[in-house]
Amino acid sequence: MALKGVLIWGNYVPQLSCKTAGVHLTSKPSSGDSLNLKREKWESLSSQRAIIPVEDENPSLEFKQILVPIEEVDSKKFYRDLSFLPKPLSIADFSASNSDGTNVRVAYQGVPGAYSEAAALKAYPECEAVPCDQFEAAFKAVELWLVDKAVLPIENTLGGSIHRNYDLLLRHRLHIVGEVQLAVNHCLLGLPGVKKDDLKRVLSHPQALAQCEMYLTKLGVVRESADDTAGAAQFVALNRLKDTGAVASARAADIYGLKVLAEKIQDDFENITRFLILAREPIIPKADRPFKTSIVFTLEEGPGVLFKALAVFAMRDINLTKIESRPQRKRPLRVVDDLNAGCAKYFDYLFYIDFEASMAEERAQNALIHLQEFATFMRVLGCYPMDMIL
Ligand SMILES: O=C(O)C(=O)C[C@]1(C(=O)O)C=C[C@@H](O)C=C1
Repeated sequence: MALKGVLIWGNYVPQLSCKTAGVHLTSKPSSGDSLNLKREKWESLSSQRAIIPVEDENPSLEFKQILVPIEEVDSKKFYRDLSFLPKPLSIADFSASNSDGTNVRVAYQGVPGAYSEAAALKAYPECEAVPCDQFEAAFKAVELWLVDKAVLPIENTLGGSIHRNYDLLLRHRLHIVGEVQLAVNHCLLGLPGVKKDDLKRVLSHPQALAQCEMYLTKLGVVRESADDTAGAAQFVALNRLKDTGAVASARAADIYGLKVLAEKIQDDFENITRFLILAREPIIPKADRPFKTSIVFTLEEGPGVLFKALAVFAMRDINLTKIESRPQRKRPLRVVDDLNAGCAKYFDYLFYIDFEASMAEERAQNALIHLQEFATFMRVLGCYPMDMIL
């Protein structure tokens, strides 16, 4: 919304009642202040002991200000300078203060120049992106309060699911609070002066190598895995490897001083990776914009149980956007003893589902209540706004 601020000055305590929300700011504006109020106007108004309405970008926004002169409530008694007292911690101290990510620390896997870093910056443009060597380190960094959030890849249009992160989602107790869709354009990078034909080997993250399968096959090079795409570029640069290239972003080329030998080398022009934003606390589900909910569950063995589980969404017109199954590591096999037919061993699975509805909607709540009739275990991993911008 466009309300820029409410300035409090002089001997009045303005009490704001606003249709939507108020932003409080208690300092005097300096010239060039981002607030739209001119200093002279401020001076003259405040000397008249008047309240100062903030010029608002949205003229339709109405707010009413009621003045209470401090004298009436005994200013001496209440307005001693108490700034030396410690400020009590509030909920705001534990969470990101701004939606652009100012003051937010976001963990990602990889080194600067990785696509995961780009995803973190897409979600929180002003954040401090904190590199982690492994996915699990990013989960732990959030749990241990070293960072506020983690941004981790979960699926890609060419390579499919990033299974490791599905498994980690269940093992850790973090909540999905958002998603980021990022267009991934891979480049072939090499040392300055090196040509494509000089390359015998190419390093990258296994997902990136898989996404460039056709190009790399044509190039006829040996492929080797690295922890992340930018890490591969860094390795080539640090070791001055003339016969080795890296599949990584153009930004990684800039950071590590490599040349872009070929652009957009992924198998499909449109290559999108979806990332999840994880936090210690869930967000409050709303229904004012498109939301997604992610769940994980297990089912009883038996004919048609998965069909029934999926039907709870279909009958409420809830669209599923993703279904993934993973083996249950702790109990991979279910042994069923049948006296007549002998002993049967079934693979046991966890089902992960993303559906397009908010937990604030009754139909989503009812679907999950219904699902619990068949599920032996169920957990809501998060309910979060859909990323609509690519
Ligand atoms: O290696 C990176 O740059 C990453 O951010 C990881 C990752 C992935 O794990 O999928 C992210 C996006 C691309 O799909 C390729 C690699």
